Amino acid sequence: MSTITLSNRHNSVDISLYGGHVLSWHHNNQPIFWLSELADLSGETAIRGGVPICFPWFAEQGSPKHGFARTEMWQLIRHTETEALLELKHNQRTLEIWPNRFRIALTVMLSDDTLLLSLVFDNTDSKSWQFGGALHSYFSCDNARAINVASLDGLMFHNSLTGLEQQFNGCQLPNPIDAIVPSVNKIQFLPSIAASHTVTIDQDGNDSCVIWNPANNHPTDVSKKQQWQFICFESAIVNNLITLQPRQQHQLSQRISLSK
Ligand SMILES: O=P(O)(O)OC[C@H]1O[C@H](O)[C@H](O)[C@@H](O)[C@@H]1O
Repeated sequence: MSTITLSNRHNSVDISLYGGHVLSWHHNNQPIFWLSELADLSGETAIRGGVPICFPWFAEQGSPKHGFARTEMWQLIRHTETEALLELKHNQRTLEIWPNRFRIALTVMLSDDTLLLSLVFDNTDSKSWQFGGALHSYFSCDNARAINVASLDGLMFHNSLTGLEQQFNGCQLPNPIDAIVPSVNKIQFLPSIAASHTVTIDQDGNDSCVIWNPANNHPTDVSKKQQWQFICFESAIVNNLITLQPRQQHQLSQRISLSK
């Protein structure tokens, strides 16, 4: 699989051109993103873990699930030691699935304690089109059942894995969880009791934050041993799809910062 690596004194980030997929981010050798030990890295199917890109829709709002961007080859436009620009443009395959011309620019920018992931969607067609999608980030943690996200405290959400309307209780995320939580632009959590850093995710251009860990109903490319070791906090466009006129753009981003 064709990959590039960004690095500086404390960090290293691997990016696969297949899917324009950030595979890993290590800070002082600790994983910030989770990559499944069973992830298929053959370049023939979506990769479990890291940061899949969902476009032009989220989940089963179209077919294939989560769109085609995560299973297309992206092009590397340029990179330095700490910054990469990748691009995906419509092609014959994408036009057959979704008949619209587009360009997506993915920027990955690393600094001492921050990683910026930015997607700019560009309508290069002569007609308008509508889309959704996500930065479907998998964060590494010791135990997805014991994550404290104070900023969610008290919010109601629909859990599609239990079918229940539930309420966040700041001390721990419910499990299993698959929730589309509207209007959440900031998440802060401690990935483990022993972690030397708090993770802060600032999201922009999204309408929702999707939170996912399916517990025992995990997919086959997640091992039993690792099932609690990730939590997805996704910057997603799910409910209010975006319409772009010709030459119009939209940016979707996650800025992930680590603090003591
Ligand atoms: O298995 P995938 O196609 O990668 O989807 C993985 C998950 O993505 C999102 O988090 C959705 O909310 C889940 O419903 C879905 O199961």
